Amino acid sequence: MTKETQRQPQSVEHGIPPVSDGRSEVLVLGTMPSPKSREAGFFYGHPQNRFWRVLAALFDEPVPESNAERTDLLLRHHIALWDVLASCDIEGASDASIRNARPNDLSRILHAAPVRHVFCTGATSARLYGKLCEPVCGIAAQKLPSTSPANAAWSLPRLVEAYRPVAEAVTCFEPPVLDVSAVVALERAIAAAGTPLDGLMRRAGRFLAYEARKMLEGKGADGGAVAESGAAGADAPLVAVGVAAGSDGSAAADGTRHRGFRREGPVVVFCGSGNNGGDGWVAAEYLDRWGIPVRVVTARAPEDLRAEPARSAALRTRAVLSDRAAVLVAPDDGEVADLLAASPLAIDAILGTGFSHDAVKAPFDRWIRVLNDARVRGTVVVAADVPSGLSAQTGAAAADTVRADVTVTMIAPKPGLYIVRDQGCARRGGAEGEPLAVQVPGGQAAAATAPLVPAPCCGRIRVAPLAYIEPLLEAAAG
Ligand SMILES: NC(=O)C1=CN([C@@H]2O[C@H](COP(=O)(O)OP(=O)(O)OC[C@H]3O[C@@H](n4cnc5c(N)ncnc54)[C@H](OP(=O)(O)O)[C@@H]3O)[C@@H](O)[C@H]2O)[C@@H](O)CC1
Ligand SMILES: [K+]
Repeated sequence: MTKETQRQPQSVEHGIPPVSDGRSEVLVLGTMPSPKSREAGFFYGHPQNRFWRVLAALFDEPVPESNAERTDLLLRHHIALWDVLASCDIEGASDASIRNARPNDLSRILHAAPVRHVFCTGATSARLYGKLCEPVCGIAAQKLPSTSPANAAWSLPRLVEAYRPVAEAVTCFEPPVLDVSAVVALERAIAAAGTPLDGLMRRAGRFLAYEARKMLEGKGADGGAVAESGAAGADAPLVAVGVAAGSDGSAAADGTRHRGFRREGPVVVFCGSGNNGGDGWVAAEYLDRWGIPVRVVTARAPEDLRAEPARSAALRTRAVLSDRAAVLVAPDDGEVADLLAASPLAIDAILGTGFSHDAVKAPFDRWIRVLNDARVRGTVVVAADVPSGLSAQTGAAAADTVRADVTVTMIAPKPGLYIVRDQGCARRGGAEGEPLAVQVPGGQAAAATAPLVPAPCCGRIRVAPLAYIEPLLEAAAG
């Protein structure tokens, strides 16, 4: 479109269906999709619009990359999204030029969901809502600043703070502790609902990279959306401090052990040969994309992997890695130790829920020993799904089990990651008639009644909410 035609008023129909369901608690309204959004077929589709970055930051999550992920993010947080106008005459994306405005029928959302708050993303939507919608629905709206690139006076951190009331107005869904078999069933239900396992693995790897980057930036110890914090004392997760803070790795005045990030070596991503390894390959791709140097350590070359989607993920990562990154296939222990000696952070994607038997087989047992030694010397360890060597179901730990500072567990917490503290006596989940290994939806009740703390080898546990599972859990519960 030329500048000249953009200045001509055009009659525009909305054309994008609202996002909402029966769980929506807030309604967020813009004015009308911009030409870029109409092209993208979704709200806030201009690449420079900061709406999705603001929402992701509010909930401490990676920025969604597809419209399906954007929809998931909204629904997971009980947010409905639409616009005030159904049609109008407008010049380009200029709100000031709007004439002949006809409002959307918001009763479609408000009658079907327990919406308690309405927010408008900018002065024009707030003005039009007040004039055209509020008299009909009777709910006053709160005005938020526009996330459009034209509103350059508002920095991203300032926008995030201004949007905080949205996060405060919704109830947070905490996934229940689920048996590994229930998580596998859930994976199938998620695939049937439209996100196949390879898509889920990309989200898992991205979340892993996101948490690793936070640790590197010294933000890993924030409370924020973190699900649980680790036990106190020697097992407390270590607080990472960034290069800018000039940490020296010594004990801080408050007694918290800080890890230094003076080291400028690469992040080391240990990948096993199953789908837990696949999460690691995807994380390596994202870290590299974000400019962080990485080394992937793997027992098998991508073409020699059998598990899918891990094999496809590994092939893709190897093909897209920049010159900054490298893949080491079956390195000797000395090479691995040297890498870790210079590394600020390592990702453990060796074994996940598929770990079986009581002991970890070579070469992974040796990798785990070298990794644990490196952690004692200052390398921060982020585990994918479960620390390798720990049974995600029973909590039994092999002689060689990774000790992590953070465990990013996928979709839902698993019982083996926790111990139950009862009258001062710590017991493993499932033991002595206090089962954590519960089926949907009993997990929630068990988690609510039993004081759960992460098993010491998990460090802090962050649940990666990879999909909108609330309706799937309800359907499974009948
Ligand atoms: N849940 C979810 O929603 C999502 C799950 N996803 C991810 O998938 C993970 C589960 O993947 P998975 O089923 O492929 O199992 P995994 O943990 O990689 O282990 C299998 C490998 O380990 C090996 N191995 C086994 N025992 C061993 C031993 N004692 N000592 C040594 N090796 C041993 C075994 O070798 P084999 O015995 O077959 O020779 C095989 O190579 C899950 O934890 C999560 O990270 C996400 O990507 C997407 C969302
Ligand atoms: K792992």
